[in-house]
Amino acid sequence: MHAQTAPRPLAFSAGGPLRGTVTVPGDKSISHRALMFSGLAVGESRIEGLLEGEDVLATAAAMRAMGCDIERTGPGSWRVHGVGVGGLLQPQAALEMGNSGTSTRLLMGLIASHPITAAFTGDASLSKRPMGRVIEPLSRMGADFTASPGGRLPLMERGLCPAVPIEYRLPVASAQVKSAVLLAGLNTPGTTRVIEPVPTRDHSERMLRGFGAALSVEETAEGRVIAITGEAELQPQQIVVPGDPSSAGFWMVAASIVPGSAITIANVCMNPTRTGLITALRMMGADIAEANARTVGGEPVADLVVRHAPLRAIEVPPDLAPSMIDEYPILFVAAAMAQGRTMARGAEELRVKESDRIDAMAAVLDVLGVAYQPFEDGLAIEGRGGDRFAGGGTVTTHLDHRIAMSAAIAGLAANAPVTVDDVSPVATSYPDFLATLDALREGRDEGA
Ligand SMILES: O=C(O)C1=C[C@@H](OP(=O)(O)O)[C@@H](O)[C@H](O)C1
Ligand SMILES: C=C(OP(=O)(O)O)C(=O)O
Repeated sequence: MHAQTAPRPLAFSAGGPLRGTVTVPGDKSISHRALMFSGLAVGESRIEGLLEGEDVLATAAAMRAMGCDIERTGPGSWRVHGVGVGGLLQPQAALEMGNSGTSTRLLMGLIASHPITAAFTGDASLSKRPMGRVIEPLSRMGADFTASPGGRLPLMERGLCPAVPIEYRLPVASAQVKSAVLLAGLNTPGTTRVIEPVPTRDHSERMLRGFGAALSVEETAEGRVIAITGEAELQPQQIVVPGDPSSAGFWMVAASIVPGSAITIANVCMNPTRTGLITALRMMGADIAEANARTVGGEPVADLVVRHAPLRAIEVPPDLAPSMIDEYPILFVAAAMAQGRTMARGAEELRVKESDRIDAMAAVLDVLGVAYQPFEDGLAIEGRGGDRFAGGGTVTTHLDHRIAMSAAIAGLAANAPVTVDDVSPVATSYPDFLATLDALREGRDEGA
């Protein structure tokens, strides 16, 4: 895993326009869930388009360690023979979660209602992230935790079977917390309910239904109420994973800020709980057209055609935050190139991602020579009005893939090179990022 390898610095500089067609890798959130739910079905599922990034491979390894038979049959093609709900086995060694919050929190949910004990470890970044947000509801369901100080990794979890169904109102807008409780509910007798005052990505709900779980979603005055009836049998599926809108975001912004660019990003998941960046960029004047709208794997998908356009500052609506939470780093790069002062608040969750993404991006803006004002929950950014960034310096990625990729894209619009101190974390979510960037700079269709 990248955390153990030597840092790999790389410089990014301005060049000509970006041209060509790229296909982004499979969605990370959906890929984790495809492996987990297939692992809990009785029989054989097939997955196409799985993201083969380090985070998803950590999920695959953990599911294998708990008895699932998981095999890669070709690029992006995987075969999973599940153990059935309730059938997870005691892992014989600690579950190594690498850099992945999603793997950790969702698996903590699964294990909570199985009669097994598991230790979770992670890299230096993951070991700083709060797990109390899942420990709290899962403890109410009967699981027992011994965590490191501050509710962090490494931690030990002992599941309880049968667990106790709960009704849980999410105190933080988090699809990971929602999913952890629903997954614990999968092997819990009775009905487990999650109330979500602010909608977050709904891939767990869509996919659990597709696997045959008894799951209902109701819009109420309190928010969305998701109810799952436990001890269900999941049916094996053929899953096609659509392209990751979070990965597509880097190219949307790159093409928007590099003059003369015109690119197509194929096969992007357009689930409305994930498209906040597109909404925000369009408000800023970005030229993003949708073509070939279709449904893939139960998710809306489209190809995006993005052309360079002058961007103007906006006040980013705070209610977009859950639908673009991972895209703020690259949105900040777009804001830094826009005309005027962009205000992005209501995103305090950025402080507890792979790095503190507000501080980390503020440091990137320092390197770019862009003025900003930090807030506890966001940034105000004084855009360059289309002028190249000053650039010339080294950015610290803090083991954060999205900081590495955002800084790389900023380098494409900078007068002096922007050096990313370590590009290896891109393998977390986008192993082909650098190859795709080369293809776009050379105006080649990817793979051609
Ligand atoms: O459920 C998921 O797959 C994810 C949910 C989000 O995290 P939170 O639930 O912590 O907001 C997001 O940041 C993460 O990249 C993936
Ligand atoms: C926050 C992210 O992932 P995770 O929480 O799974 O580490 C991300 O991919 O930006």
